[in-house]
Amino acid sequence: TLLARHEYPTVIWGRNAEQVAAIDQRHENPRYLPGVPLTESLRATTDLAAAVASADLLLVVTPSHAFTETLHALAPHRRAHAGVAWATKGFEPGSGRFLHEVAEEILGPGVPLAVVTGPSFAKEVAQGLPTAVTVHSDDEQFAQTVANALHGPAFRAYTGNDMMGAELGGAMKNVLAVATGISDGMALGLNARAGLITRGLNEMLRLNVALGGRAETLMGLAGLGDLVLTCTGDLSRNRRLGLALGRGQSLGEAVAEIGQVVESVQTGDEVMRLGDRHGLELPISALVRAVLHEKITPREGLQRLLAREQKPEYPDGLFE
Ligand SMILES: NC(=O)C1=CN([C@@H]2O[C@H](COP(=O)(O)OP(=O)(O)OC[C@H]3O[C@@H](n4cnc5c(N)ncnc54)[C@H](O)[C@@H]3O)[C@@H](O)[C@H]2O)C=CC1
Ligand SMILES: O=C(CO)COP(=O)(O)O
Repeated sequence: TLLARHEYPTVIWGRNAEQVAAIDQRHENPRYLPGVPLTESLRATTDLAAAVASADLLLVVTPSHAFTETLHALAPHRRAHAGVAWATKGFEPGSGRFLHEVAEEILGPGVPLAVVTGPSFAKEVAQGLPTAVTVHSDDEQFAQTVANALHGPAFRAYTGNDMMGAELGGAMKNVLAVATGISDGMALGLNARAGLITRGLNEMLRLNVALGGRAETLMGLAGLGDLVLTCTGDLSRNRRLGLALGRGQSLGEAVAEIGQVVESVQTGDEVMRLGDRHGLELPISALVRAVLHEKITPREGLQRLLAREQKPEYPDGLFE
């Protein structure tokens, strides 16, 4: 709806014929954005091949568990010049690969790729409320093309060239939002919330450094920005999952009640796998995963965090 509002002829593809018809004809998405009017020029279709074959730019917005199959499905219909961007946050489940690695493998060399990320609740974007995101690509011109399409009177799109850092921030903030949600669900207070956000950022930074990434990406919209939004904003599904767990609900009940994708359920495993591979301790992410897998209760998780040994805030060399 943002792209259509910016007068780009835009087609959204979906699998569900009823939802697609509602978007195309009534300019509403009753299942996911009830009551939010969509741009009238936005078209919707269930025909993926036709939608892709007519597009100069592709923006993938499926959940991470559907990213690989969606790229396989669109690849044969892609126009040779059409670059591929995505707003999906997470890793490929099972392999733990970054999504740009998946895209490179499926689409082959020479296809412009970009990550769109940052603090952006879909509902607020659809409502036209001011939002800032960042678009990262190895191809500077493509990052600019995608950013130009998104940028408008109430939507700022910055650019960068660190796809790995941008993806890491977007994926990890979902796991860390569960931690602050749990803390708030247990009524542990505002000090605890701020401590968790900041030490969570430290986990992002340390993993990013271990992967050879650049700290500045995570100090910007892709990291800190999205971390603050998702850890504090009740529109976040990941935060709401944490709130429910902190109040004593089970994972199954909480996910069913939310009724939308909650990326942290998958991403927690992949973050820990990455951390283990690099010999890193990521205590907050580890506890979130343990609570999500119902191996420990939120209260046990809290006790474990508070019992950790005292240490310097920044181990030597974090930013070197
Ligand atoms: N909702 C938000 O505010 C934001 C979401 N994201 C990311 O965007 C991705 C999608 O999230 P949402 O749209 O919010 O999730 P959602 O749960 O609201 O909607 C998921 C959509 O994907 C479709 N879908 C699921 N599996 C599919 C498959 N195999 N093939 C095709 N379509 C499939 C569903 O039918 C549904 O339309 C996630 O990675 C999320 O982290 C990123 C920024 C903001
Ligand atoms: O990524 C998001 C906002 O930037 C949406 O967060 P949730 O998936 O937690 O709702």
